[in-house]
Amino acid sequence: MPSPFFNPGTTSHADQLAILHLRRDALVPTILRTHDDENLGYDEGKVTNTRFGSFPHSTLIDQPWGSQIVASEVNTGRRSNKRGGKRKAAALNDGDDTATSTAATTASPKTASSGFIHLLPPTPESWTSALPHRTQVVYTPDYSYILHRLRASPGKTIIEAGAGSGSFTHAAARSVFNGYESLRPAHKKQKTRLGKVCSFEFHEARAGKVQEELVQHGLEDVVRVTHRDVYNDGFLLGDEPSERSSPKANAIFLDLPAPWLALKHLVRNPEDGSKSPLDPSSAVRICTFSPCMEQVQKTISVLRQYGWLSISMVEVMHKRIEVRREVVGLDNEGVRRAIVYPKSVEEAVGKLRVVENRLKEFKTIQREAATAAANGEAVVKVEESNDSSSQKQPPRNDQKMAQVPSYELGRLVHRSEPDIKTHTSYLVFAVLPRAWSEEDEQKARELYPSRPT
Ligand SMILES: C[S@@+](CC[C@H](N)C(=O)[O-])C[C@H]1O[C@@H](n2cnc3c(N)ncnc32)[C@H](O)[C@@H]1O
Repeated sequence: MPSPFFNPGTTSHADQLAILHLRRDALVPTILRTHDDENLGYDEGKVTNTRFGSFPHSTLIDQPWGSQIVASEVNTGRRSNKRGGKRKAAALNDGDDTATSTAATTASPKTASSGFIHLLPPTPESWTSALPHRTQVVYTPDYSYILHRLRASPGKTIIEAGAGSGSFTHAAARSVFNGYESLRPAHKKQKTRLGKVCSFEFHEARAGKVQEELVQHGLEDVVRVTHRDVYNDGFLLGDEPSERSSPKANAIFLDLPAPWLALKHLVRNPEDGSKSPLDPSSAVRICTFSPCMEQVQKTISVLRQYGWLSISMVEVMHKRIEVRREVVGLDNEGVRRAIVYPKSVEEAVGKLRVVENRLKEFKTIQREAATAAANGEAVVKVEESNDSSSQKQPPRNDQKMAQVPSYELGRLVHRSEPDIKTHTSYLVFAVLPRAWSEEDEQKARELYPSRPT
């Protein structure tokens, strides 16, 4: 199945990951299904419940990406009679929004008044914001910088350890993707190298969960997950030590508690005589992610011992700066984001005068109406008075404002948003030059002979 992360198409399909966008900071991932194998008793088939209402998947499937989908009323009548009712409550308590049902027939959902969501195709960025956290994750500001410094590009092979919650894994997969192994014609197999992520995770349940998600997301062709303690067993692929093959990696990302313990395996000629996991024909770039300076120091010291060059450290301190115009004053009533209070004493006094004048006019009208009522001509008189009083009113503020383009209104301000999710990230980068043999030296000497002195 082509992954929706690479080719989402124009519309959503059944059995595909979709992101339900509630708000910018509230995204719910769900696999779209008409029916599901958990029997939760909804007549409408699989239903995702959110704080903005219930969304039967029949209303989400075959919709253009980006559509606004209105919540539905779902029939929960059968649920209370079923064992599934309790299971769903438990699932929701666990933060699992994908409560599902296998109904014999799928009823047509009726629109509810509770709210709406937007239906979005998955991207590594939205997956990072929405994924179920099993560990600390690498966030978008960090991984975009890391992948850039690792020169991750289509056709490259990246080693990643540990996989954790799979946040970095998805972004890395998109960077290196240049085709699916299983869809490649046989005659092209030897020619081009397909991009790969070789992901290692030592926690068995996490490794299993990441693998399961990658299959659901159509990424199993691009990412190979290995359950392994990389400190002891290194980065070769395959289970049997005697049959292990080299991933021939061009780039490495280590998000481990002690990255320096894994570096002995990331060399051109391992001491134990095993194959090197590195691509011999290219320079290899590495990045390690550490939350404290002591770890950085240990990593750098060991990198030096193994011949890594151009070692540098970066701390990513991402801040989103919001730049906008701030308009203050009573003139700006009806202008979006305006702060509507008097900006000066004159404006406050002016406003009070207007209010007092209106009150006087209102009282005059009431008095005239009372007199007219006594004379038997009430209604007409009052309506006329109302009309004439409204004509006397000054033009509405938003009418005056319409003459000035909104981008020229107010004061230009900028604020940094404090709520960007991230965690301390000291990133160490280094480069290991390509492998260089006697034979390579000889070829280079023939190609570029030194000039006789
Ligand atoms: C901070 S998490 C990685 C998060 C991941 N980069 C992400 O973006 O979701 C660190 C992971 O390294 C794994 N780990 C720790 N020691 C390991 C080892 N020796 N070999 C492989 N994985 C290991 C842990 O189980 C944990 O899941």
